[in-house]
Amino acid sequence: MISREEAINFLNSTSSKDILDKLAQINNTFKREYITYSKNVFIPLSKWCRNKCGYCIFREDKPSLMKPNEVKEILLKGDKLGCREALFTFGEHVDENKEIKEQLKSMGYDSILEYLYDLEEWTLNNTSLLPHTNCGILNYDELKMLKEVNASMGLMLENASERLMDTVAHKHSPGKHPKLRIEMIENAGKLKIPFTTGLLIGIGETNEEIVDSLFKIKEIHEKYGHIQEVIIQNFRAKRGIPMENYKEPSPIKMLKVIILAKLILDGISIQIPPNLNRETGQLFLLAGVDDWGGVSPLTKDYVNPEAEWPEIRELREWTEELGLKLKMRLPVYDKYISEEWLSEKVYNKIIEMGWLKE
Ligand SMILES: O=c1nc2n(C[C@H](O)[C@H](O)[C@H](O)CO)c3cc(O)ccc3cc-2c(=O)[nH]1
Ligand SMILES: C[C@H]1O[C@@H](n2cnc3c(N)ncnc32)[C@H](O)[C@@H]1O
Ligand code: MET
Ligand code: SF4
Repeated sequence: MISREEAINFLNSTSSKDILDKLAQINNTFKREYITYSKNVFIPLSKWCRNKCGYCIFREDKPSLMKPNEVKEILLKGDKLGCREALFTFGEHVDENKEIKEQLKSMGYDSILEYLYDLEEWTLNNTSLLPHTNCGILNYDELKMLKEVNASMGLMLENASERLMDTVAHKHSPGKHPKLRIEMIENAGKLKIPFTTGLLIGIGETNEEIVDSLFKIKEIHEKYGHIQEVIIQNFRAKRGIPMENYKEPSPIKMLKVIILAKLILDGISIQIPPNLNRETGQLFLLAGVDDWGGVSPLTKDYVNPEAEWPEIRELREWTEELGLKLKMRLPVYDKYISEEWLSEKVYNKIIEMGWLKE
């Protein structure tokens, strides 16, 4: 649909006409009625992390671990508020930390992932929420184990550039090596796990690197067909991070990347987080964005704590003003709700709840 060269030229160009032409192309090619979102609760199981990304404010040095009762309380409150997604997002390889490891031992667990599994199984058995895990690098066997209790899983590619491993963004983050990230996304494909990935825009990458990253995701999806959505996430500068003086991507830069994502990743949903794009999100719908991602009535976005979630009412207004309809979705997209893609546990839960017909 668009070549690498054309895509790079487009990102490098300052011609408004180029943008308007591509918007027309998108308008003529893609028809959609609904914009989806997922109502979730955010469970930051641990804020310790083996990586130190230059853009991250989530990570803490102290060895934290949420207790089962804390987790269950949030899940039950979210359940009452009509949430359908339990988002377990936390630091990478948390049990490399000795104190956390000991805490886990005292609870009877050999690893954080065993603890996670129990919490997610409890979620399935006791609430109307479905787990989605995004906790950094996992190996094949770990993914296989967690597939049992997750409706979908995720890992941001961030960017496919190895060069970034020598820059402020990723120089202290072995887990952000694109080889590891690509390997994990491929393993998720082999295991038929409905998957969320994405790019973080504005971390010192070049236009070529953005385009190559989009083509890399396309290439993986062509092999396995498991990428349900790609998040185009804008870097947010925050006080106290190594990258605090980095420039946030401009709205036009974001618009152009979204346009390319839409054209390159044909058939995959494009998500932008509405709390990071309050002023611009609506305009991005014009470029083919089809999903607002996870929105929580209860918990904050711990990765971007300064950015409040819009109310569902606001999301609906933004969506309907463009003649589109807002629709709640599960953490797994409709087209992956089948025995082919889901574990028996998760599939049966969805059937029991009567969500398949919705
Ligand atoms: O609240 C957030 N949710 C984030 N989510 C959750 C996401 O909005 C939903 O969980 C998915 O759309 C699945 O329904 C992520 C999920 C991933 O798999 C990968 C990255 C993210 C990033 C964020 C994030 O920064 N903040
Ligand atoms: C959970 C995801 O949040 C993203 N993330 C981490 N820090 C920031 C930031 N300062 N601004 C925007 N997104 C961020 C990364 O892409 C990570 O994978
Ligand atoms: N630490 C994981 C990663 O960066 C999960 C999201 S950031 C809290 O991939
Ligand atoms: S973004 Fe994720 S991997 Fe990077 S330091 Fe933060 S918690 Fe760790």
